Amino acid sequence: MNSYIKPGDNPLLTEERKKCQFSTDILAAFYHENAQKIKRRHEIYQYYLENKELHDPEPTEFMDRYHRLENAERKVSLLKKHVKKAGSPLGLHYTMMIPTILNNADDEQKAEWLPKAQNLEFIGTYAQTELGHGTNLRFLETTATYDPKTQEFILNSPTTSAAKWWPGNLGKSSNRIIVVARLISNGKDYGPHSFFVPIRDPITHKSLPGVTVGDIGPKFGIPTVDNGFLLLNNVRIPRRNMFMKNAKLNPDGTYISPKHAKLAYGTMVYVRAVMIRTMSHMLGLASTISIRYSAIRKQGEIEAGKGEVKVLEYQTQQYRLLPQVARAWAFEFAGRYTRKLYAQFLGGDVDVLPALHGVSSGLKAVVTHQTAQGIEQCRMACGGHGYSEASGLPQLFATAVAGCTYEGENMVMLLQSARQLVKIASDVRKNQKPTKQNPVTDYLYKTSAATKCKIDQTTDPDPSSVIEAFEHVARRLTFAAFDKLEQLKQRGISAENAWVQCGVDLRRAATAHTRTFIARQFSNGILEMRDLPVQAVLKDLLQLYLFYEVLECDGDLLYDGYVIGQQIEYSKNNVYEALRRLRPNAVSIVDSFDFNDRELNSVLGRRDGNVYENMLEWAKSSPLNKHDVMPFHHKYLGKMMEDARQQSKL
Ligand SMILES: CCCCCCCCCC/C=C\C/C=C/C(=O)SCCNC(=O)CCNC(=O)[C@H](O)C(C)(C)COP(=O)(O)OP(=O)(O)OC[C@H]1O[C@@H](n2cnc3c(N)ncnc32)[C@H](O)[C@@H]1OP(=O)(O)O
Ligand SMILES: Cc1cc2nc3c(=O)[nH]c(=O)nc-3n(C[C@H](O)[C@H](O)[C@H](O)COP(=O)(O)OP(=O)(O)OC[C@H]3O[C@@H](n4cnc5c(N)ncnc54)[C@H](O)[C@@H]3O)c2cc1C
Repeated sequence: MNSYIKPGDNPLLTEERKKCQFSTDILAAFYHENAQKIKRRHEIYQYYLENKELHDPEPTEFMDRYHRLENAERKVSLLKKHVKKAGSPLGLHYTMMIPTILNNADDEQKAEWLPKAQNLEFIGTYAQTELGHGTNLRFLETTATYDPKTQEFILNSPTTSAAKWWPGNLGKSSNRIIVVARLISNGKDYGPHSFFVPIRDPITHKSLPGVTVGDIGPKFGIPTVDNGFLLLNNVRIPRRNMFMKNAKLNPDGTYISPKHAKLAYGTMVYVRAVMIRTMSHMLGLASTISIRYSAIRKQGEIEAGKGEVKVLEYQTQQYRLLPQVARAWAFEFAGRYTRKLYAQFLGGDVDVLPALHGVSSGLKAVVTHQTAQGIEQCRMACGGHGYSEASGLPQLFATAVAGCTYEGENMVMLLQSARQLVKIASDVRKNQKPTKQNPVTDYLYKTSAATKCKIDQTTDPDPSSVIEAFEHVARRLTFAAFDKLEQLKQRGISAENAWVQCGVDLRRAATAHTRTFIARQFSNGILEMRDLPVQAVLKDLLQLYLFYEVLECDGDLLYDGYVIGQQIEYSKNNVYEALRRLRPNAVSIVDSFDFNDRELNSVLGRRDGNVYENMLEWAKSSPLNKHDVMPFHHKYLGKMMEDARQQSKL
């Protein structure tokens, strides 16, 4: 039943895989949406294994940033020859440049720019954030002033704080970029718009006249991405380099407004919608690494004399790791919803944008935060070796946690989600019915069931009782925040100040609302699975997710007596029961994420489980170990100890 067993594997991992009670192939295909995608993943991995030029010359953990970037550019240039999608020096090209062309370019611009972008005839990024502003787009300072005489825009960074700052691949890789600048025409400031701006010569790659561009320096993580800075000084571009699918500017400088004020923000909504899957994958990577390692790591006896046990036998270890697996699945199902909604928007349904913005804002915040937390939990659960770069977990955490900031700082995104909740609460208070069905928010128009929560002790708990409990909490927190806003305003406090004074309550309501959304998507998502053994595993993961989340918000549930303490006790027991049922399949469940050793980039998470010998090999490859005695030893520590010995003889 388990295609992951191979000769030479660590027997401790093989014995785990032999316990598998379901088809890992079916579960893997369900996670990656279909068997064809699994087949393609395996083809790409096999291709990678066979093409040594695609491999790293040494573990990249031992490289400085210069050599990491050089190595990444080398591999990317090769990938163009091998496969379409490429790695970090092109990350923003694929995740933001191309989506912006798809989303904001009119047909003529699309015809000109899209084929070149897809054929990698240039490399781009999305330069919106400035040194002085990242969240508050209304106050971006970069200007694009229209010159009707030459039918050009003149781009400027009027102050130091106007410098574009952070855009990925801006520093050294990109040569044609999207610049978000204030459109100024006929003396009127129309606010931020997107422009297609060459910044480096296509042949020499030298920065163009008026362009000052460079790398912003080392960061918390993501060392192979050259996040950059950019200052523009009277850089001229043709009028037609303004993205004109939504807003337009005529040759005489007259402005034509877009159908929806926020269409220009579409690329951000796209990335927020699609990055949910990326976060699910990152949490799946961390779970795979930590659970495989926990299945070969023996530490401590449970019963004296009976020999050391795998750390995965400890309930605490299962409690730390298996909920991360459940959340990875939950996020995958939630992300499928936002991707479908984005596809609807891209297909021309502009009306879906407010709902898409509302759900993707909250989801992006909750998922990135819980993914980062989950990866850190996986890292800590691997003990000392989890702290080694050999585990792959520190870099994975540093990459994932950036998602809490980019594409909209999480707190700001939760407050955006809260805007939608407050509007609905206002409608409900005025007895207004929803203008159109929205499965994400319709529950807010309902009142909690008269009967108390139905969470009880059973081996087959009903997900709907938990989802109703989450809806109850989200409703209560939403209306509590709304009522507080109204009270503050009735006391003469401005709406804006009232909003700021309710910020924490609004954030709590948005988080509860997003939890409800994710739980509902997970519960609905597993209904498609028809294979009974796989369905049983998914139901166990759903039970674990739901009751783990109950424990995470138990105070909110107990607050108004909607549940009683005994039901929290039931929930704890349901978590422990789910852990018990999942334990025998734990390794095969993470095998079914189908991440290969290149993606895992982890000695601890290797498919074969041969950790210790490969840890030693990894450590030996450290450049430090090229020397038995470091060349500078006698100049410093050696001389210090010699002096100390001489001193002690006096
Ligand atoms: C191919 C595989 C892809 C995998 C992806 C992998 C992961 C990605 C890897 C890439 C790595 C890094 C890339 C990072 C890129 C960036 O960080 S780009 C920069 C991101 N910056 C932001 O997100 C800025 C955040 N700030 C804002 O969005 C706005 O300033 C904010 C919304 C906070 C406020 O805007 P205002 O115009 O002031 O709006 P406001 O007054 O609050 O609301 C007015 C009104 O507009 C509605 N609204 C706001 N934004 C949107 C939107 N985007 N879409 C639709 N509607 C929007 C808002 O709800 C209000 O409506 P209401 O009816 O009045 O409530
Ligand atoms: C790894 C990485 C990659 C990035 N890539 C890109 C890129 O490719 N292109 C790009 O344009 N940008 C990029 N960014 C920038 C990113 O989009 C911004 O950092 C982000 O939007 C936050 O803005 P800021 O950094 O100015 O923080 P600020 O907006 O200054 O926020 C600082 C603090 O103030 C709080 N705050 C701000 N406004 C409010 C408010 N209205 N209400 C309540 N609290 C508020 C925030 O919650 C936060 O706690 C990247 C950033 C990182 C870390």
